[in-house]
Amino acid sequence: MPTSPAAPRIAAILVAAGRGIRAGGGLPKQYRRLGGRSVLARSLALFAEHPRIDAVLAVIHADDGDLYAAAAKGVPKLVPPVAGGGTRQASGLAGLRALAPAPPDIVLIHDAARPFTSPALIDRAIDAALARGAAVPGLPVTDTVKIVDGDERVTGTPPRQTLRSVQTPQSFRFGLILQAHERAAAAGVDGLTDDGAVAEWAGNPLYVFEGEATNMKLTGPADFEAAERLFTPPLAALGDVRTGTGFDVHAVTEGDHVWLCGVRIPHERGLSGHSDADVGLHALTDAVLGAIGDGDIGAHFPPSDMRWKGASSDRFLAHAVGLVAARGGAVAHLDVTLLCEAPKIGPHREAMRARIAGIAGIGIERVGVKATTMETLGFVGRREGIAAMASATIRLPWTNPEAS
Ligand SMILES: Nc1ccn([C@@H]2O[C@H](COP(=O)(O)OP(=O)(O)OP(=O)(O)O)[C@@H](O)[C@H]2O)c(=O)n1
Ligand SMILES: C[C@](O)(CO)[C@H](O)COP(=O)(O)O
Repeated sequence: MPTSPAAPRIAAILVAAGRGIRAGGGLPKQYRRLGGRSVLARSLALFAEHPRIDAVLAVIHADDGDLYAAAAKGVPKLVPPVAGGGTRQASGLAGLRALAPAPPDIVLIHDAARPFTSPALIDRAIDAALARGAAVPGLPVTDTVKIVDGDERVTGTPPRQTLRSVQTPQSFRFGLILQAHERAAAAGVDGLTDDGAVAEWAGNPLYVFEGEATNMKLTGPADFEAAERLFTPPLAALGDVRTGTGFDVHAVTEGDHVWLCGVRIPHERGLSGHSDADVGLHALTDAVLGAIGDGDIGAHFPPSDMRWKGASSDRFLAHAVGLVAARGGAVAHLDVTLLCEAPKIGPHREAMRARIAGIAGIGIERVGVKATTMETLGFVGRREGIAAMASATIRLPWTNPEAS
């Protein structure tokens, strides 16, 4: 029975022995965190999780054993790391030598500092090496490139259509690139900036396959800033967050209780008003209405309307919260400050928070109730009235501001 040819054995080398001098940041850049995970952990995972890759080897600096162990934790297919050299070229050779005792058919050599490589690009790299022996991912150059001398004097302008900006992973038949590197090292050639250049130096035809613009190399501080932004949720993901404020005052009058923030408090005086005169809930209602730009409590519940005479103010706040829900939004936080000399608010604070939370249909941890006296100053200080100020934070579904 005919047998299908065995699948080629494919290994990846991640060169990670550099010091990241240009990036700065106090830690070699491959160990800095991006979106909560180190750059090296991300790069290792890209290759280790690719179904066509059999083994992944990291070339690291001799000082970085502990940092590597943390980055490599839980990553499959890793073979023990090896120490790199003083140049990228030397580190590449160290990796190739480490794989030589059990040589793969194809090797991909990748900068650990490129953590955004896609699985599709890895596939293209493997296919290119299988088809052509030595290949590098490249993109057409969109700037005009100048050749300059030591004085920054331009000495030439190569035709742009012949130029490609080259990335990693670079892919090779294993024997070809190992031999090229060994010959270059034996000839004292060092400092070639990519493995493709080593293959070229040794006289091998080298080909370019399609790279990808998102496969950036983290080189300087600006690259890290750009990369961090990729992990920062766009404003759209947060939704449309809005804040509204409210303020209300009711005069003190005859009575034996006050309603404040939905709680009935026995008191030697009352508050006058068309409804139950709950300044706290009124201020909160206005705050919620303000956050959606939908008028104020008087517009929704006119004092001239006898339906609201003596009404319990919880319906006002519930109505405003319902308007938020009708827009597909939610109340994230409500905060109110009561300004009064008496009654004392502290003993009722938790009951008020619970009541407001119940009316608004949110957790009590999303409600703040505070109080202050006015140090006997003004109408509050003279006990002629009680005031309340409030703020509401709400979240609405994101709509494109350009379109609205
Ligand atoms: N002696 C070296 C130098 C570089 N690299 C690796 O080669 C990749 C590309 O090199 P580069 O971006 O230049 O990294 P650094 O050498 O660390 O940067 P710098 O030149 O700013 O110090 C990096 O993953 C880096 O860790 C390496 O393995 N060994
Ligand atoms: C290999 C490389 O990423 C291809 O663009 C590049 O040459 C590495 O250069 P560096 O100076 O070592 O970052």
